[in-house]
Amino acid sequence: MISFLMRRTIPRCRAYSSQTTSELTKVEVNEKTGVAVVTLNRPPVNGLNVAALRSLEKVIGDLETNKCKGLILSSSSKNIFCAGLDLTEIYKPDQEKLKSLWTAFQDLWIKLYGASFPTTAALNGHAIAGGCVLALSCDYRVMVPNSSIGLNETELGISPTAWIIASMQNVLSKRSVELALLQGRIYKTNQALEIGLIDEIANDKDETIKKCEEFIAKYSRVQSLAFSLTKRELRGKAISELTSNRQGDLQFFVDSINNPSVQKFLEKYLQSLKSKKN
Ligand SMILES: CCCCCC/C=C\CC(=O)SCCNC(=O)CCNC(=O)[C@H](O)C(C)(C)COP(=O)(O)OP(=O)(O)OC[C@H]1O[C@@H](n2cnc3c(N)ncnc32)[C@H](O)[C@@H]1OP(=O)(O)O
Repeated sequence: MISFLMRRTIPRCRAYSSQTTSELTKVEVNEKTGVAVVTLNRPPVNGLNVAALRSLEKVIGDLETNKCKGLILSSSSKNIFCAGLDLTEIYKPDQEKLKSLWTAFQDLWIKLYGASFPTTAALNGHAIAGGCVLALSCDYRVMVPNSSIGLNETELGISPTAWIIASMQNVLSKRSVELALLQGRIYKTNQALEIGLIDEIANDKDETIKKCEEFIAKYSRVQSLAFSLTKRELRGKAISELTSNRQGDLQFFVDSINNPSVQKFLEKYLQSLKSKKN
């Protein structure tokens, strides 16, 4: 539970009282500001499997219950924020696990995109596909130089579903969304800033977190209820479109992943990732 983290105890470190929620998602809540740094911790690339998705979803739910003042999503990796869905879970998949994977991703997105407090992504490295979706689901993105971000689904042979497109449309111009998605384009940090896919560049991980804290501090005079109602007004349509079509969305994902040409591509893609080292 996060509740005991929020108790006023003597901080064990200067700013943050640090606690571990699970091995997969670490949470530190600043007792003064009520802002939580939530760190993805699934080496080597924070690949999103069911356990990682559920762990993050639970943390966000707990933060919601405990009236968190802001969220900074970060990663324990040196140079990777998140490489998206765990490719080994979608290549030659177990069908029940595949369904659980997508259902968990839907649940997480509903919580993160609809969070009633300010959310930020401190992108200390690459944010690809599902990793980019996490970043887009937040209200603000700060990224370190020489990293990559984007939705490469069309390159993988799959089409991003409506709620993923909506998350990108919430951030980019219609034209940029078309180019980004139809080309399955991955952007370097400076290109991402140019099109508005990220909001700021920071020199290193510490600075990404500092800039996210500064962004969240801008909301200190905004009333929480007004914030959450306004966010619901702005984002509610995309969320209800998914909640009213969860089964259809799941079926589309399952069918797309099981498509033989997608499986063939994934086989080569995984091999190419592995052979990079040789
Ligand atoms: C039908 C509806 C669907 C709609 C949309 C679905 C939404 C999301 C789909 C997805 O998220 S699919 C995942 C797509 N992800 C990627 O394409 C990223 C692939 N990875 C990379 O590009 C690179 O790994 C990186 C993230 C840029 C990092 O590069 P780096 O050189 O630092 O590290 P690597 O050596 O490449 O990787 C280390 C290690 O991790 C393995 N790995 C990388 N990515 C994944 C992954 N997504 N899942 C599982 N494993 C991954 C990689 O193979 C290496 O393994 P080893 O060789 O060390 O065994």
